[in-house]
Amino acid sequence: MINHIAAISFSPTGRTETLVREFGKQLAQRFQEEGVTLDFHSFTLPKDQDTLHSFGPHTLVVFGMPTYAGRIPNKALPFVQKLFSGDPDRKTPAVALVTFGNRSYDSSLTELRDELEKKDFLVFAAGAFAAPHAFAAIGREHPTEEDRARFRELLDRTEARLRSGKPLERVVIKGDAPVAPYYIPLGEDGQPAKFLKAKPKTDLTRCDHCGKCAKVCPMGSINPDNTDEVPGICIKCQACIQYCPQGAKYFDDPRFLSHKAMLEKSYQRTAGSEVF
Ligand SMILES: Cc1cc2nc3c(=O)[nH]c(=O)nc-3n(C[C@H](O)[C@H](O)[C@H](O)COP(=O)(O)O)c2cc1C
Repeated sequence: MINHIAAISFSPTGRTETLVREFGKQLAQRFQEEGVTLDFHSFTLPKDQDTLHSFGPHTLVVFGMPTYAGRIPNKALPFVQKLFSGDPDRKTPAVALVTFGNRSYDSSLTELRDELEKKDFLVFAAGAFAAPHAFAAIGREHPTEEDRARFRELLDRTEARLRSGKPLERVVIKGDAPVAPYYIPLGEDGQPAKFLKAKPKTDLTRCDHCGKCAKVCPMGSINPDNTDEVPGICIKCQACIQYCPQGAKYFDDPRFLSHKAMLEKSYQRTAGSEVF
């Protein structure tokens, strides 16, 4: 039986963190009588990307990441591989969670489970939750009543599996297809939209140089002394755009905007969350 829950997330625009924290909190409440404790960890910001965490067999880890191009964000994958480890002999139980922006989570949940397994976690429950898209105006209706029902279902399953007294089993996700290649973003013309090098621009008539964008960049890529400069890599996470108090950050790369427009045209239907 567990005695502690560690809720961990990488979450540039906050949706995954909200999901993971809520899941951890509600699960801990269900084990309140057993005295199960709860804490939260984030590896979203550079300041938290050096701390190593290892967990024993009596901690339950709730681990959440967003979906980028149908996988877990490739620039954040090394953090999963380097920073976190479970118990090599008895394995540390884990619940894997991903969010996705109303298109599809494709292979992200399978990839997260597989990466956690390589670090001695036993992923026995998992869920993919639809969310508003970070850069396209789709999925704003999430979380829907259906999403909330899936969330409760996953809590029920997690609790039941932990209380069953039986050995935990590796969760099967969507019939267990192998992890697919990254989704290739398309433009409005249906052709691949290559915007890997796109970086945010700054409207200098609005920017008051508060430095918030540099503080929230998960890659530490924005020059804090001149926030108009982005010398590091940009993962297009939209944190600088979302958290700029002046609304001064924007993308004007035509291929990026074409992909955004394609998503807004093709993915207006409400995607469903799924739990395993
Ligand atoms: C670079 C990038 C790529 C994305 N790729 C996908 C995708 O392949 N499928 C999808 O449904 N949503 C995609 N999204 C949307 C995110 O998965 C969604 O907004 C997520 O909830 C963001 O998590 P966060 O708020 O924790 O940062 C993408 C978002 C970004 C920024």
